[in-house]
Amino acid sequence: MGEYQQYRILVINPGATSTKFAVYDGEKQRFKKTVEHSAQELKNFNRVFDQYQYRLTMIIEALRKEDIELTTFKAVAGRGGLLKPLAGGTYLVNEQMVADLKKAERGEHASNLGAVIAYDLGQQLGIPAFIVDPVSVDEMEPVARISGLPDLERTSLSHALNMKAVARKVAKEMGKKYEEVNFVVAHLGTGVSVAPHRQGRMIDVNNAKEEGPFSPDRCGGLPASQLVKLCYSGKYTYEEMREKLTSKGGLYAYLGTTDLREVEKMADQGHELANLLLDALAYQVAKEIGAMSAVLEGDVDRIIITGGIAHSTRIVNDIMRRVKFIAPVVVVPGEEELESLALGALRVLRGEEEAKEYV
Ligand SMILES: Nc1ncnc2c1ncn2[C@@H]1O[C@H](COP(=O)(O)OP(=O)(O)OP(=O)(O)O)[C@@H](O)[C@H]1O
Ligand SMILES: CCCC(=O)O
Repeated sequence: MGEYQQYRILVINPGATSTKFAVYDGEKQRFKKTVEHSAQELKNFNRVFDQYQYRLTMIIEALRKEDIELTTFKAVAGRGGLLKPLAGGTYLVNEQMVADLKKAERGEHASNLGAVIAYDLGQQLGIPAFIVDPVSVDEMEPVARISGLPDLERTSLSHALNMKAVARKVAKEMGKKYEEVNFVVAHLGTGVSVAPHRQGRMIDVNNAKEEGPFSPDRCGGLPASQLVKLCYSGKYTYEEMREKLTSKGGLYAYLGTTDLREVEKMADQGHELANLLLDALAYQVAKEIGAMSAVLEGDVDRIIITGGIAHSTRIVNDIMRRVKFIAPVVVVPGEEELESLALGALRVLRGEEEAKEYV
C-alpha cells in the first residue's frame, strides 16, 4: 500500500457541469477523474440535492474500477457550499452542516453536495469528513460590508478554496507563511473573484455572483437604475432575471459561449465585439485589482492571477500592463481545488491545524 497509506484521502468537488474527484496518498495524487454531466442528464433533477445518489454512485463505481477499496481511506474531503458565513479553514462536517446544506437557504449550488457526500461516506466508513475553505468563507471587515443602502449588506461568496491554496503556495515560494504576506488574488474562472488577502485573511472580495467584473457566465456589477427598470419591465420573470445575472450573463449573454478560447478565436477572425469584450474583461479585472490594492493601502507583496482564464496570454498581459505598477504579478493558471481539499484535510490529520467546528 506504500508509505503514504496512513493518510489516504478521497476528495470530491461537485461542480455545476462536472464531478471531479481524486484519491491522495499524502500529498501525492494517486487517481483523478472528471465526469462531465450534460445539460440533458441534469435536467431530470429539480434540485441540486436530487443529484446526490447519481453523483455518489458514479464515484463509488469509478473507485471500484480502479480497485481502490473504500476501507483504505482515512478521511473524505468535499468542497464546501453555500453555508452560513464562516472563517476560512478546514471544518469537520457534522449533522448541523448537512442539515443547513439540505435546506440550501443561501441558494442551490453544486458544491452543496460535496460535504453531504463526504459525510455519508465518512459515517459508513467510520472516518472523518471535512470541508476546506467553502465558497461562503467570510473574513470581510465591517467597513467592507456597507453597501450604501441599509436594506442590503455586502456578502462574501467566492472561490476561496483555490484563492487561499494558491496564496499559500506563492507565499511558500517566497519563503513565507500565508499569514505573513499581503496579496491581491484574482481567480478568473467561469466566475471571477478578486480579493485582498491580508496576513492570511480575505478581508474583502467582490461577491462572485453579483459584483465586480463580468465573467464568462455572470454579469458582475450592473448599472443599478437600469437593472431595476429591467426587473420591472415585465419582459422577464424573477427566475429569468436571476439566471441572467448568475449563469447566462457575461460573455455568454453577448456571444452565446462561456469558453474564452472560443471568444479569442472569434476575435482573431475579426469579430469586433469579441475583441472588445476581451479588452473589457481584462480592463474590469485590472480595475478591481486596483480597488483591492487600495484596501491593502498599497502594501501588496504580490498580485496573483489564477483560474482557467489565467492560461490566456492575451488576458494576462492586458491585466499585467495595467497593474504591474502596484506589485509583481504571479500567474498560476488553472485551479487546484482537489489538491487544496487534500492538503486542508492533511493539515488536520497531521495535527498542523485544528479542524473547526461548524455551529
Ligand atoms: N488554455 C486556455 N486559454 C484560455 N482560456 C482558457 C484556457 N483553458 C480554460 N480557459 C477558460 O477558462 C474558463 C473556465 O475556467 P475554470 O476551469 O477555472 O472555471 P470553472 O472551474 O468552470 O468555474 P469556476 O472557476 O468559476 O468555479 C473558460 O472560459 C475557459 O474557456
Ligand atoms: C459562489 C462562488 C463560487 C462560484 O462562483 O461558483
